[in-house]
Amino acid sequence: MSAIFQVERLKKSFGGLDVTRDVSLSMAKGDRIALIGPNGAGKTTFVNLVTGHLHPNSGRVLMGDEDISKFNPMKRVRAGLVRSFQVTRLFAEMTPEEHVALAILQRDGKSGRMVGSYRTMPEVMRETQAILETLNLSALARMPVSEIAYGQQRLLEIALAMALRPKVLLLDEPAAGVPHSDTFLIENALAQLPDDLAVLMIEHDMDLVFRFAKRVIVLAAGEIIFDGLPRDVTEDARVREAYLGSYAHASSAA
Ligand SMILES: Nc1ncnc2c1ncn2[C@@H]1O[C@H](COP(=O)(O)OP(=O)(O)OP(=O)(O)O)[C@@H](O)[C@H]1O
Repeated sequence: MSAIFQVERLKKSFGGLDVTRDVSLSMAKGDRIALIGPNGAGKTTFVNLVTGHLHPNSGRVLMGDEDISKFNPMKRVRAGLVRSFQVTRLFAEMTPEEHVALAILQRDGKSGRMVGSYRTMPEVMRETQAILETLNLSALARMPVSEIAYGQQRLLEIALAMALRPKVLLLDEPAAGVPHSDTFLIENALAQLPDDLAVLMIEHDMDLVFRFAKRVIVLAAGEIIFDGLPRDVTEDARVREAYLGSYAHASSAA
């Protein structure tokens, strides 16, 4: 299948530290990829580079055939490359329904002031309800965010990303901070995302990684050291060494 998203030879250094070393990858429609790697491997930097929040020293980012390397973050979102929001950007007094409706209105270039009257807009309401349903949030649609569980707030982040109509969705640790007993909420919601959406998820919870991903990419010290099937990753010698190395380092530093 042809690539919907491509990263070519991306490089980034901070001072003398090479944090992204010649990273290339491509994604097709419907991909479910987990990007994993030890702490400090460069995963978040990679997401910041491709979304335009950081500038690489060299390399290109493409959506389909279009080179988006020079686009600002907002223009990349309009091209279909969307990362999930962070819980810290949610408004405690607003409901999930209001959040999603506002995101839809903003996407369509309509004023935030219209958020008060979105319920009179059938199309906005229909789309809002469909997105909340995909993320299993319908029952909480009209509760203030401050009253819903943290795991569900994290689902709302994904709902807001979906309101921007992504072709490629980047999720930065969607289960971080969620009690282990609630990670099934995240997992169930991810399973309901549209089949043709390409999803790349950074995640440390390996249970979630193995249930979600059809392909795993391992980043270590800024370099891709594995790109293949989940069932092969734990047996890979370089992957084992990278993780053991970081654990050894962590324990010696402790
Ligand atoms: N603005 C910056 N200036 C200097 N160094 C940075 C900067 N941002 C990140 N780094 C360094 O780049 C390396 C990669 O960091 P990054 O946060 O991308 O890793 P990560 O794989 O996301 O880690 P974690 O899993 O712990 O979140 C780290 O050594 C970090 O200290």
